[in-house]
Amino acid sequence: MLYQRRIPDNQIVSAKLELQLRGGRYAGVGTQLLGIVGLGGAALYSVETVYLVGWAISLLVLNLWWSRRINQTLLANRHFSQRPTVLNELVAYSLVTGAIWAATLIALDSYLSDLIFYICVMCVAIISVVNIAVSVVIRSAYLAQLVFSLGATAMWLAWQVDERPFNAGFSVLLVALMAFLIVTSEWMSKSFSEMVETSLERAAMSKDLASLTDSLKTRNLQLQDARKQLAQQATIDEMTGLRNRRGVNIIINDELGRVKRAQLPVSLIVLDVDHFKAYNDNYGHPAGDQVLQRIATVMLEMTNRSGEFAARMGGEEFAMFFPTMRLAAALEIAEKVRAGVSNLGISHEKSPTAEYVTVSIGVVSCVPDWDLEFDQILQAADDAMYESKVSGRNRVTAGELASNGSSDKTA
Ligand SMILES: Nc1nc2c(ncn2[C@@H]2O[C@H](COP(=O)(O)OP(=O)(O)OP(=O)(O)O)[C@@H](O)[C@H]2O)c(=O)[nH]1
Repeated sequence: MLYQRRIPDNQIVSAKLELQLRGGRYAGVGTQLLGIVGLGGAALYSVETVYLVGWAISLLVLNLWWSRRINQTLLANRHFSQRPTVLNELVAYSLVTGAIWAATLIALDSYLSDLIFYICVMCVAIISVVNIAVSVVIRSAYLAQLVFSLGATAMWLAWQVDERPFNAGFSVLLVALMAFLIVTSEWMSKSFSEMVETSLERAAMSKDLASLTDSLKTRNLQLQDARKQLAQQATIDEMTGLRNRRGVNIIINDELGRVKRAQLPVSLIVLDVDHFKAYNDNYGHPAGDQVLQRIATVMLEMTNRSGEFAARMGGEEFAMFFPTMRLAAALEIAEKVRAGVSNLGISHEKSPTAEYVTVSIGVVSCVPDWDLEFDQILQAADDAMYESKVSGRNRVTAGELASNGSSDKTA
């Protein structure tokens, strides 16, 4: 369905008023001036100049006052806030000016020759014709002027039908002209209304569209945020706050690539909780969860430089990755972690190897070849950790890579 915006009637009237006041302001005054010059010129030799000048000045002052008033209306936006009042003022002004033209003709009637009088009548008729272009936007104002100038003049001519030879003819002519202008003004006013309505509809639609675009942009940003959060959540182990295996996979190739390019060493520590099944069985799963969380805290304290990270690889197995670190430093850290966990002093009654919860650790350091995969380093560290297990647990063992990397044995 085609999107369409319905514009309220009062908004259309306000826009038409604005169009009329803004566009018709100077044109209206100009038309009146044209009439003053035309009619004044025609009557110049028949009427005393002082009256003529007085009339012209009065009409001019009225028009200038009115023009100033329109300006203030526009500046104060009264045509929006006090629409009916401004509309009434406009109609009243049109009515008064129309009546002034008819009154002028009637007043001049006895002073002018037939020819000059009819020229003056034509002048007033021409003002009405020109005015249709100037004031038809607000048709009621135009009709007020038309009826009070041409209508009144036609009636005067009909009433004075015997006074001049062509009064009857001019009266009929003016009525016919009025009828024509009424019909034409109806048609023109309708076209103007449609034009105003269409342009308001377009403005409202583009405003709607702009706010729709804005809300879409906001939605998009929210979606991007949510996606980022989801992606982050998918890479973090909820219980410990460490990276999970997926989180490791995402960054490990970049991290490894960096040290490979620079031909720097890299160290990996793998640790596993000793006799954790027995712990769970004895103290319960939630207590086991807390143990894993506390061990994670110890690991996090040791991985705070750029590129380093601690991860939960699954179950009760953890890993710590240290780019640019040699074996000696890695063993030192592994020992700190081992001692740190042991020093937490978490009782483990069912452990056959220690009084407290302990961890077995495997450490591997190497300067990786281009084709060395992370899984190979992990496997080597895992093997070293297994060695720690079989040789008594709660200890650190340095491992070696089977191939593809020069194991760092600098201790
Ligand atoms: N509480 C808790 N336990 C877990 C979690 N993930 C794995 N486990 C437990 O960790 C235990 C691992 O047991 P095993 O693989 O047999 O190893 P272990 O008992 O630690 O013995 P060693 O590794 O040989 O010292 C199992 O009982 C698992 O249920 C977890 O998220 N929370």
